[in-house]
Amino acid sequence: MARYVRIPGSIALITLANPPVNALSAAVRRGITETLSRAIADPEVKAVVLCGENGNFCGGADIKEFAGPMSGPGLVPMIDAIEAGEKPVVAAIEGVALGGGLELALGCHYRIAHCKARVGLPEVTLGLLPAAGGTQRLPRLIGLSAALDLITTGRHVSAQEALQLGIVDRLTEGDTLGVAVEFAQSIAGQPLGSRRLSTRTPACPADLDSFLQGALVQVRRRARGAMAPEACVRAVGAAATLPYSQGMQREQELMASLFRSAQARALQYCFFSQRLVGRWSTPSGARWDSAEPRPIRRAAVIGLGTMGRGIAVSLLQAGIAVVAVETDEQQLEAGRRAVTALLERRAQGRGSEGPLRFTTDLQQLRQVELVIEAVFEDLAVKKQVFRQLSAVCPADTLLCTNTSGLDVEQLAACTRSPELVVGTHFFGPAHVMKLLEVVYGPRSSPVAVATAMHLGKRLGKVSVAVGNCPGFVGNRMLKPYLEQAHFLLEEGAAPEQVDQALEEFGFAMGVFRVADLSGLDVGWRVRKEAGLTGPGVAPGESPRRRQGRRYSPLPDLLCEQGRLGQKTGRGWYLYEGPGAREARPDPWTHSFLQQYRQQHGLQPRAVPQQEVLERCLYALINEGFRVLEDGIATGPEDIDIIYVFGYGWPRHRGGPMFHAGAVGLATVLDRLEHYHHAHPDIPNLQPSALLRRLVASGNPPIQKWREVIRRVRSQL
Ligand SMILES: CCCCCCC[C@H](O)CC(=O)SCCNC(=O)CCNC(=O)[C@H](O)C(C)(C)COP(=O)([O-])OP(=O)([O-])OC[C@H]1O[C@@H](n2cnc3c(N)ncnc32)[C@H](O)[C@@H]1OP(=O)([O-])[O-]
Repeated sequence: MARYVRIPGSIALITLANPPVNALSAAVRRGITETLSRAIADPEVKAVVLCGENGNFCGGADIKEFAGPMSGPGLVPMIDAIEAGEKPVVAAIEGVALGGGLELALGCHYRIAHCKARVGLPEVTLGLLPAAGGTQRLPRLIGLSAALDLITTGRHVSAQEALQLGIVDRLTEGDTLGVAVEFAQSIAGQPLGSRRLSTRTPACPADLDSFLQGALVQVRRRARGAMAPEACVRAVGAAATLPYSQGMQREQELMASLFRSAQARALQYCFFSQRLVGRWSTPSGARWDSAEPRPIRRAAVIGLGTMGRGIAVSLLQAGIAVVAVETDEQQLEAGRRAVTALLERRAQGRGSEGPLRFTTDLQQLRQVELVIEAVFEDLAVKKQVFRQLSAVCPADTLLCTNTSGLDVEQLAACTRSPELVVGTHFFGPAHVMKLLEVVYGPRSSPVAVATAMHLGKRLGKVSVAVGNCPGFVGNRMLKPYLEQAHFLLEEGAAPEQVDQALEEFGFAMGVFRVADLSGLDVGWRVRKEAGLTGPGVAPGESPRRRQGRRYSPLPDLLCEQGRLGQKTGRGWYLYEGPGAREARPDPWTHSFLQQYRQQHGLQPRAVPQQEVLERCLYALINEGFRVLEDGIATGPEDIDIIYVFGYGWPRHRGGPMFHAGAVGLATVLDRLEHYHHAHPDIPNLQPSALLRRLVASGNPPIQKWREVIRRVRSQL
């Protein structure tokens, strides 16, 4: 709804009232339409101020309405009426003006913003475009090039940048509403003319055609198959080439092509899932709304390898004081240089960081409230560190381990206060990647989980609470995916063919390019420790079988050849030299695979692209269902957010579990049964009980899976 007040000095004040972000629901649109008519009809009113309740102007159209039939007054005619009116309307922007919220402000004749406000047109991130005139008015206000940047990236801009770009007319540091009212009084009665943005001509680059063509090429490259960015370019292009009314028509047509698309559904699911994972709970009954996080002002990072450095930077940038510990003087020095360089590189335009101290002395940890251990990924080494930490730190210090899959409970068992131990699985580079898996063990207390989850949020990350099992959620599901990729090579595929299929699906990088980038030795070490390769393997065991199931030694063989990926200049691909990034298909790999197949009597076949996708993705998804059965993830949304934010899963496909629902669970089940039948020695292809149960329950929408999961869990 919208509230209407007449204030002295002939000003009508319309306040959007739909907390928390004043989304433009049907009721709000009706409220604005009615109150505006009232203001226009009232001869005493000379100008109107439009603002939002609760410190927020408006977060845009109500995304929840998009799933059902739309009703109520349309946004476009409502905004057109504001612009066309004879009385000046001033938008008083506090908090955010995003999407339809900014479009509403662009329909107003003036915009005054608080200096902490943010504005933007993020519709592209929801698989849409700004379809309430945003693609037509913004270019007319700030020029085609700047508008295109904002609309195709969806980025939020600060009030200062908005002023520079010309989106807002004036900034205030204090009472935004008071300034807007005073301003409205000062301009009452003045002609509105070119304040109506639809009447303006947009400033365009000299060579418009090649500019738009270049923009299309650029967004296609970045979008990895997402449709909305391209539609945004076309709509903004229409602002440059067509009169306003025809441009608006084009905007509507393009929006219609996106509005009910599978991609828009997937992206909007991601939006709500990202918020849902913040409302975490654990099987022991700990919950986001009952567990109180502890305030963290001082933290320590143990180990200044690549991960430790990134974690330290991340903490510092959140204003947390950091003690960075390395036991070896030389490594401490290298860590100091690296952290300082990272901070310098990221310093521009940022706020002040917390104080930083480097030391080799664990005794310096007496004052910190939280420790993040980030030493070498080796259980014995980490156990030793936890014993030391437990001895040195006060008993109420929260101890976190940055591990990608080791048993958190075993580390907790080395301490005096196992309830204060949790896993914090950062993703590298830790100061850049948005995901944090917070791993609770059977003894982790609600306050420990709440503090780690809250810390993640403070660091600007998306935190997901997960249970403790080898690989947690993300890496556990990755294992069958990688395994399938290796089996496909044995059966006749080439690394570049597998990668191409995955990249065309939308992954930023295929599985083999990722392996080369992160280093093949990482997995090699894990497999050696698990006794799958190296001296731990029983003599006489077939190279292609381990523990009664099919095994591919291909990545081990590459490592034995010293082909560790980019760092050695060769891995699955060939590189210009060690450290070079551009992957080229390598004839050596092809002949190596050929010899391998011959040696093992494998008849190569042409592997269809569809099979590459189905085997890699459905094996991963199948493990996702097992993760749900085991209670390691609370719901499918947790898995999807982990994959979208940590593993490069294309967001416009919603995450692996959403994708399974979109493909159809019956289809996924059918294909898994087919492949399991063809490869009975690959247990990961055997469909999970939960998948079967969901199909038997009639393929319910993903929002209803939790009910079925609860029943399956109780029976297992
Ligand atoms: C043919 C039809 C034509 C239609 C034309 C439409 C044209 C238009 O261009 C389309 C749009 O505007 S598209 C829209 C473009 N706008 C955007 O993309 C902006 C999306 N919003 C955001 O980016 C962030 O929420 C803010 C930065 C606004 C606040 O961040 P923060 O302070 O961290 O808070 P938080 O935790 O994030 O949210 C708090 C609660 O509010 C909820 N909610 C929020 N926005 C909502 C919305 N628009 N709606 C509904 N709900 C919305 C959110 O779910 C959460 O609910 P919960 O039940 O408590 O979980």
